[in-house]
Amino acid sequence: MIKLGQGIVLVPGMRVGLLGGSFDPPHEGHLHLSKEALKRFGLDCVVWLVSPGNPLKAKAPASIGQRMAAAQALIDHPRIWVSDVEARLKTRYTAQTLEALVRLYPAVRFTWLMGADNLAQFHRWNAWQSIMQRVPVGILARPGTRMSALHAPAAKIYTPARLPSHVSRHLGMARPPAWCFVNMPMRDVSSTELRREGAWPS
Ligand SMILES: Nc1ncnc2c1ncn2[C@@H]1O[C@H](COP(=O)(O)OP(=O)(O)OP(=O)(O)O)[C@@H](O)[C@H]1O
Ligand SMILES: O=C(O)c1ccc[n+]([C@@H]2O[C@H](COP(=O)([O-])O)[C@@H](O)[C@H]2O)c1
Repeated sequence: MIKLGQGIVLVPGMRVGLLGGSFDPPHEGHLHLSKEALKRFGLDCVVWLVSPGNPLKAKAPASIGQRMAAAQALIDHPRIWVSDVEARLKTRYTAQTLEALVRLYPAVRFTWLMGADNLAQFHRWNAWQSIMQRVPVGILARPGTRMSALHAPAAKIYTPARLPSHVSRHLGMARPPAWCFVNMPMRDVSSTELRREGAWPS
């Protein structure tokens, strides 16, 4: 059985948020999103899926070992964990990763998490509709991207599946397709900015 990651124990019925990302480097925005997601979407834990490399990004990130170590060092919450399972499954596309994880853990309730910038371009992801059909999707505000996200093709096509934010706590148990956008106090931080400042050696 493929384990999600070191020290990660998943039990039947558990509501697990998956935050896929390049984490190149991980930062306060990831942590803040994860803590808000735990509260707002009624999740038991959040797992950071450190990607081998975003298929839509031309430049390769720093090594997975470097990004995993930085993520572990940053996390200060007992229910936020880090996983390199995509590297081990050899899946780069989220649709494939979710298909594999749902097969491996049929009794676990996964929710895909992302910042609003990713909803804006979600319709460009490989087999994106299969993601919507497979798991609930929780979206959290990100500075400057609220409007482009809510007017994006994916948001429009799946309008009937949108859960109002006042019932966001039900998302982790919702039957897909279901998605929910929640506002949160924003953190204007990005990996791009940290790389530009030279705070990360990649
Ligand atoms: N400050 C933030 N507020 C809300 N969501 C965020 C924030 N930073 C990252 N995210 C979300 O976390 C996930 C992983 O993000 P990623 O690792 O690409 O960080 P990033 O800062 O967006 O990196 P880059 O600047 O290199 O694109 C994405 O879904 C992204 O939308
Ligand atoms: O599957 C796809 O086509 C796809 C396209 C773009 C991004 N993703 C995933 O989205 C997550 C966020 O990526 P990033 O680089 O914005 O942190 C990460 O898990 C990527 O693998 C996935």
